[in-house]
Amino acid sequence: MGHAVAIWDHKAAIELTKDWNGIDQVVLRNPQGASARVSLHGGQVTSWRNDRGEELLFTSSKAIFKPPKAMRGGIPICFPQFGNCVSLEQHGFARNKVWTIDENPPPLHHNDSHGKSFVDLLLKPSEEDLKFWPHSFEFCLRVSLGADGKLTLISRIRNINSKPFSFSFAYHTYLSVSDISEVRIEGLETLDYLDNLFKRERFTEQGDAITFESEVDRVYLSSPNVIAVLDHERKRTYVIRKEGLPDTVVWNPWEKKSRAMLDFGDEEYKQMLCVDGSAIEKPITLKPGEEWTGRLELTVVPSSFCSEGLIIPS
Ligand SMILES: O=P(O)(O)OC[C@H]1O[C@@H](O)[C@H](O)[C@@H](O)[C@@H]1O
Repeated sequence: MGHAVAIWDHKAAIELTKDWNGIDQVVLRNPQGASARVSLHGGQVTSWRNDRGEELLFTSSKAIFKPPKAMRGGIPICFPQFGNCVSLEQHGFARNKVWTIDENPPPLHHNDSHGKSFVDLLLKPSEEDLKFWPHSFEFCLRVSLGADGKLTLISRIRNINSKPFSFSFAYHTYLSVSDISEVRIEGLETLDYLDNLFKRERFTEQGDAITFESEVDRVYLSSPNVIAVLDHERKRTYVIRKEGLPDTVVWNPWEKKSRAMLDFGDEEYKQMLCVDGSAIEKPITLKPGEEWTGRLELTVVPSSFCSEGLIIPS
């Protein structure tokens, strides 16, 4: 792997460095000074900052990589399962593998390339992985940072096996919020969800926008492709756009569970909220040679735009 620094545009660049655990990471920057960090451990985005240097993703203060335990924070990639339904480690092995950089990625679409920095990572199963999950696949993850600061993750998973396989998937996104009690989610009201706190029993969301006053661990089913997470105190809204990802996990461990998890600092659960794009209820099945694409796009806008309904299409 070369230490290449590729200049895509005026100041937009990618750089290879080490993260705080000494693991290789790629830093993407845009001309305005926004940045994103992607660790080769797990292909996990561990940081996303706006042009004022403000961190937009949550990372637990005690977050260290202790494989096979993944780091809690950023955007862990859950593949080939979300949760622990089949006899694999919780949320699958992808988040605990060392990915490689694809040195010859397909070029960005011409209209899409202005000021954008991106990196393509690859994951292929090792002999050891095949013992636990006997399916050959090629997983290409493109992480890009737009000139406008937008963070996009595109996963392409190809079956290079001679028989079909199925998987579930999640971009388990940890958003950084001011205080969980100040946050609400729009876009999930009236949907059905599986409640992990009640053995995945199915319920229907009754209320208006979703707010938080205790532990939440749910998979909202067939959710819209645009979801907004409004943070009143910070007066900013995360807009999550997704494609190929029908479900949305909403998770906050709250105080007791967060303490038991050990790698959250005191009260730190208040500053995080996982809201993701995922494919969980109905596993994706790929026949030999088939490819699946799942795309997640994150932007942050001032909250007032959202409450006026200007940016969230129905
Ligand atoms: O604890 P992990 O494996 O990092 O996963 C984070 C959490 O992800 C949630 O979505 C699960 O439902 C929780 O039970 C889990 O703790």
